[in-house]
Amino acid sequence: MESKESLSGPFVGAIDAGTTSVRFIVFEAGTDNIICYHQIEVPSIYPKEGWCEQDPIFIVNTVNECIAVACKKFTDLGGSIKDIVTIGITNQRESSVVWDRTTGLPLANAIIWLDNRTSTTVEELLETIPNSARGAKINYLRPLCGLPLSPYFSAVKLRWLRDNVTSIRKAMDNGQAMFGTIDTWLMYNLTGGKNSGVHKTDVTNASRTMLMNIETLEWDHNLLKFFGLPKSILPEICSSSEYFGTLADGVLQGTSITADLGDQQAALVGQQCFSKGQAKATYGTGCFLLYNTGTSIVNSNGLLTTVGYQLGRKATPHYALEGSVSIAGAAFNWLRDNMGIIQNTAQIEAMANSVSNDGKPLDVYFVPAFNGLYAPYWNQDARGVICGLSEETTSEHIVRATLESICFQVRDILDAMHKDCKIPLSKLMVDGGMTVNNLFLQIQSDLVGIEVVRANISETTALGAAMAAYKAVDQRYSIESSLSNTAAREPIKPLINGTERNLRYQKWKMAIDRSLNWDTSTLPQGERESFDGA
Ligand SMILES: Nc1ncnc2c1ncn2[C@@H]1O[C@H](COP(=O)(O)OP(=O)(O)O)[C@@H](O)[C@H]1O
Ligand SMILES: O=P(O)(O)OC[C@H](O)CO
Repeated sequence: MESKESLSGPFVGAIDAGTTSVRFIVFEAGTDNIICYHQIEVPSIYPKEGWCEQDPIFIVNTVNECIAVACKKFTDLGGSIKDIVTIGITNQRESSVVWDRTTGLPLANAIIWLDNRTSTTVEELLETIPNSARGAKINYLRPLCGLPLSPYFSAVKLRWLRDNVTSIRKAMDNGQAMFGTIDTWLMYNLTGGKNSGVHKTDVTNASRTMLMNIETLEWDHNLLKFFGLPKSILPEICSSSEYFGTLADGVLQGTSITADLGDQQAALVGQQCFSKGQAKATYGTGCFLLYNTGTSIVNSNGLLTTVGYQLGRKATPHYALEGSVSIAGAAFNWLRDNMGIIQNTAQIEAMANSVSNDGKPLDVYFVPAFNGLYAPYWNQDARGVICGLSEETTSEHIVRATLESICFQVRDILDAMHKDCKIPLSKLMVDGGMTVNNLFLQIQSDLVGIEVVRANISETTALGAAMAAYKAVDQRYSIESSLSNTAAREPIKPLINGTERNLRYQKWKMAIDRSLNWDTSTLPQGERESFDGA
């Protein structure tokens, strides 16, 4: 926190609407210096097994409260609100809200990216693709949007809402429905909702819907047709750094919104991975590794092709390859809330460390595939398994195996990058809530065999949004050279040898085999019967 006398502007605000919590952070403009922030947890709602929702109104109210409290802290420190020159938005991606154009109110809870209710919808959509093997069908839309067919993406969730919620189907048919990912929903509400709210998104968020063409960066007629969705529900696609609208109410009334990026792309910007070949991994609820491929669109079977950022309407878009892991820190929430194995996240490091030097190889492997496996497997029927239990296994072994599971999944992604794209990575920039855990970063470096470099601040996601927002309002600001030199950070180096690393990884692959295709309930009837009889 700054002392009162050192507060001189300009400042930039950033809303970070993550899966687990939302926050509002005030940065000194053009730097990574955090002046103040406020953060509130967002509860998820689990109406049925595999479903995950959040209340869209709660998200808006929470964001408004974070803005109000952080701004109060800011003025208490001696800051002047008029010196907050602009704000940016960054958000959990893919999560989808549909609302009514007249009332401005949601027609259902937000379906969160983690939600797996649409497994059957995916199976039904796969059935509509003619004459090819399952793997080819899953990748059928990749040439258009860069993504495999999976419950993860917005279009599948929208199709489910259309098929299962009568009011949404009607609203879609009569032009009353508006759709948005969380950025769009927030921006609509912050700029006046049903009275004057703007209906916009940016290229990074749009690239996660499965409805945007990855080359033209426009909504794609063929994709809309495939999913049976009307174009009238869609927001305008903008760049990630430009004027979006103005806050209609509250303490920041009149302040402009000049950035919008999906949270993983915002972290790419916040980590200053602006050059082709640079990569970062963000470890929060999930884990997401983005590799900057420059202006080229690179295809890979296991990874996602996505827009990295487009910093200005006339700027050239930069692309990224992404490896997504759905369950990272969320596995610890499960150990805490469902298993009672830990009471809080502060215990994790000591517990995991207590079983590292007991003279025996750790032989417990945990695949936390609660809602299927994302990259590079894209197996929506995978489920969690814990292998290698013995009478001697303790809670500590499970905690350590949980940390290792996230590291092994990053190895899966790096291997896919090597295999598909011949990309050798020698260094990985890391950030996110889990990176406070030093042991975790050492294990990550050990299990992938490359250097790991922690970000200067843990709030790189919000920082990326603030940087993009400031770029839009100050022509003199050079986003590439604005922050301290990342090369000065001490890297964490691998401490185990390649033989041990590969032996451990082989065991991990055995555990993966046991988790794949576990849930047979979404398979078509005929295949289910033959599976049951096998
Ligand atoms: N010391 C720790 N060790 C391992 N995981 C941790 C630790 N502290 C927090 N986490 C995990 O980090 C996640 C929160 O990170 P954060 O970046 O705030 O998430 P998000 O952006 O998804 O809301 C939680 O799932 C939590 O379990
Ligand atoms: O909430 P996070 O930070 O885990 O990010 C969620 C991702 O954007 C989902 O794609």
